[in-house]
Amino acid sequence: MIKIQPSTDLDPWEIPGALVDDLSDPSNGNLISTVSGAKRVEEKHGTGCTVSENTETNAQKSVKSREVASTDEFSQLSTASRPSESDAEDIGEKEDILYNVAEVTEEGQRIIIARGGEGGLGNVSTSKDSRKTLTAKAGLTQDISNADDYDSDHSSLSAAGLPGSETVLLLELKSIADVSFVGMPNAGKSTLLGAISRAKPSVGSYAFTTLRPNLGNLNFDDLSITVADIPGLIKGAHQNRGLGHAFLRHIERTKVLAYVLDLAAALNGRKGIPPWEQLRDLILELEYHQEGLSKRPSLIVANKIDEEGADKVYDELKRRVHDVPMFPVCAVLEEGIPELKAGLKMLVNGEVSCGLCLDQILLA
Ligand SMILES: Nc1nc2c(ncn2[C@@H]2O[C@H](COP(=O)(O)OP(=O)(O)OP(=O)(O)O)[C@@H](O)[C@H]2O)c(=O)[nH]1
Ligand SMILES: [Mg+2]
Repeated sequence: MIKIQPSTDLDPWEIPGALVDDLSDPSNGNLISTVSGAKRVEEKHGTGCTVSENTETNAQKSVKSREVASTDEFSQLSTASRPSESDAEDIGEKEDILYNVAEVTEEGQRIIIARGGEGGLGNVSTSKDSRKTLTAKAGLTQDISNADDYDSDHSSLSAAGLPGSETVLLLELKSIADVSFVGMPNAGKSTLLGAISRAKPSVGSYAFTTLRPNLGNLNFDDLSITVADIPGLIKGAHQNRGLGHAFLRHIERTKVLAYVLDLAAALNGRKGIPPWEQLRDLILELEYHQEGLSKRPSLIVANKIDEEGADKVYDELKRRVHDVPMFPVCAVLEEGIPELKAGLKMLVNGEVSCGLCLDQILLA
């Protein structure tokens, strides 16, 4: 059974490509142990690339972890991915280990994840003459009539070479953007992306219109910002409800979070949830997925301000949520967009920095 856990210790803004520094701490999110009898080597390779490793004892795990974290990627990885037969036999209870190998984020970036085998010399290297010479050098007094038996043994040693290491990689694609629109389904994220950029994402009056992130560019005279419209998140997304894992991982690489809240979700008899509760649920999902994720510079987009009664909801939202920039917009009519763009630019530039936490929300 392969368990996939997103990387928690790789800072998405650090230069990628290096191996995870310390995998030996069992509390590290990159090491997951699951009981399994099967002997296998598996790798999960995201842009955080995770290797889910072979079956081992805890002691072996820590040894291997140190090995993988060492500077010799090439040899250590292949060592790690091919434990000896005797080791494997010694193991009573076997465990799978999963960890990230590397992040691949630059064009042309190369990493070695499995070593090729030692090339064999081939049959040519074991011609009869050379075999006789070798036999003589070895001081063997073997009768020439028995030479063929010896030859076959000898050639199998020198001609076959050694097998390479084997790995199974799981590749995980994570979008890279300066800003992510995070919101419940139907909040208007795609509409908003279309309003602030030239992107033309699909919009629909039903949940999960967007299933893959849409990217758009926000161009200023001196700056270009990439914005990702992330598919809608629902409560329980961190447990993969509504394909939550696939969507949440795209947020890991984002510098700035823009929470898109639907002011009209619970208006006029609709059964949606009020925007402050949407915000709480979104923050919780991000934190469950990866601790600290919601601490990134954030702002709130209060969308659908055009709807009847939405202005009152907006006032209530301002009363309940503190110390974070808030922008009332109507994405369909492109109202409030210039102010929002300026706010995003300030956050991306680092001119202001305000993360969000549950303490800033008054829920009662
Ligand atoms: N009244 C009003 N409706 C809006 C506004 N923005 C978006 N909508 C409508 O809300 C619905 C959902 O819009 P989308 O942009 O597809 O929402 P989404 O957040 O991308 O939804 P998912 O892709 O399912 O996550 C559509 O019917 C939009 O026309 C707005 O500012 N005002
Ligand atoms: Mg959408």
